[in-house]
Amino acid sequence: MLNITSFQMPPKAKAAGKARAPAKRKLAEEFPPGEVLTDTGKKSWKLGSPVGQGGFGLIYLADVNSEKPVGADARYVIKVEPSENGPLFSELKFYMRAAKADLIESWMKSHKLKNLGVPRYWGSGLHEKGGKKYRFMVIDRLGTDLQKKFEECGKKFPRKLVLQLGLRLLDILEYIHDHEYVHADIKASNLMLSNSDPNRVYLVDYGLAYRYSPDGVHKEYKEDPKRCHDGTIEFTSIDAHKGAAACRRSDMEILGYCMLQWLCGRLPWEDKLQDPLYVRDSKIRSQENISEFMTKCFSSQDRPDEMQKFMEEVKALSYQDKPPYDKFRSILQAGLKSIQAKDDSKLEFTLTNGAESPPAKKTTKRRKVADEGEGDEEIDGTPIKKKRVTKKKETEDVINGVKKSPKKAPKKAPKKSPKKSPKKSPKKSPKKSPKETLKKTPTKSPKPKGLSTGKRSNRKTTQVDMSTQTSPAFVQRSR
Ligand SMILES: Nc1ncnc2c1ncn2[C@@H]1O[C@H](COP(=O)(O)OP(=O)(O)OP(=O)(O)O)[C@@H](O)[C@H]1O
Repeated sequence: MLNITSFQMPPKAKAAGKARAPAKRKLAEEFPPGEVLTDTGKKSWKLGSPVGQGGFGLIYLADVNSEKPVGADARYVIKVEPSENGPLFSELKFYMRAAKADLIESWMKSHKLKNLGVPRYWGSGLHEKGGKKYRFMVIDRLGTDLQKKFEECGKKFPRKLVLQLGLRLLDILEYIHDHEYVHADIKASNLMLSNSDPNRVYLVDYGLAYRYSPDGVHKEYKEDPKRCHDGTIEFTSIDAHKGAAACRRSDMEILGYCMLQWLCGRLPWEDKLQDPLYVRDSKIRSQENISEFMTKCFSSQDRPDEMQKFMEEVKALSYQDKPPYDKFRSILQAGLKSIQAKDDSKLEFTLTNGAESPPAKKTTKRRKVADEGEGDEEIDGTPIKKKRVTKKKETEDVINGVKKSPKKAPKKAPKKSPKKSPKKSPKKSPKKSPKETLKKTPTKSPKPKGLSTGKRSNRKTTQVDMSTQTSPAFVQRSR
């Protein structure tokens, strides 16, 4: 059995050009199948095989403890990380506050939804073994992720599918936004299909989720140069590029970029992802001239109207605005109508008549993107903030039959103080907001199959977690 603690951790993150001391973070050891963990509610859970690996821990199949071994049909997974790493901290907070089954069920009922793609939280606790303490969290077990599907589909999704995914994500975002959180890292590798129903999609990885409105008080817009470009570089929002904490409009903007990439194959700035300022400025220019942006993505006669409208709606949002979710839904529904399709709740990954993606505009040849290195840092021994930076694909290591996200060599964070962006600064909204103290954030973890690693999408996310923050820590992780 492979000793996972021996994995090389990524070097420490650099934030705003400041080198940080190398992280001494440890990965969880691999527990044998049959290990029993007891959560804070005194419920016992039994581990099965590991199905994925994140930045700092493993994800295991699991079930309620019983005589039987945990099989491949397990309904739950348990994410385990060394407690001193604190990587689960922010993610766990999100799950405890917003992902309890009764809360989600009652929302679905009141909003007449057949499903809501937020994995349910079933318990958490600390587990001691060999004198060491581990933090764990039990959530729904899911299936394959959409990045894998995207690659299998030749990096394009049918238009009908994209619009339906957009509709499902609007439901999810409306829910998490209503529960004071933004996700801030929406992308195909963070979308997973249900393990039992291929038509259900779930948004995972709340390690970067940010509590933008604690107790109903929206955070103020404030640019922090140390936090520039948080998220996954190609999709992250203009707010994040400028170092402002994510808000609801950030999620809508990220969703827009994801849908565009799924439709046309690649975003105009994808050839220079190693240059965050270039990516930021490209996004700003695109927002200033959305029509031209669409021209860069699509051939003229096949430009989907709904995407232009979607991005115009995003542009109209102020920092503290609540997005008009129904308006966004109408825009996507109109797109479905224009291809004589309906939202039948079936997620079809292969092209069918009338549902093709518009031809992508030819782009210049792709450049190789340098790997971004990451590290992490811990603060006060507990929660950690993460900073993720997108990087290009790499070969995944397979350990013990489990794929492990490649840990890249650290890339230098651009030391700049970002130039003023051409775009006017976002209108501030009047709500007061306390100064934010960065909070630690937990990092994410793995993917199932043999054992699949965290993000197989070759991308990293730069993240700083600030939810409950008391002191900011930046952790870079490979995905
Ligand atoms: N609910 C789940 N059910 C089944 N497999 C899962 C589930 N959640 C995660 N996985 C698997 O574990 C992998 C890692 O999950 P997770 O997203 O928590 O870590 P990560 O985000 O990759 O880690 P990091 O943020 O440190 O990079 C996923 O890629 C997926 O393969």
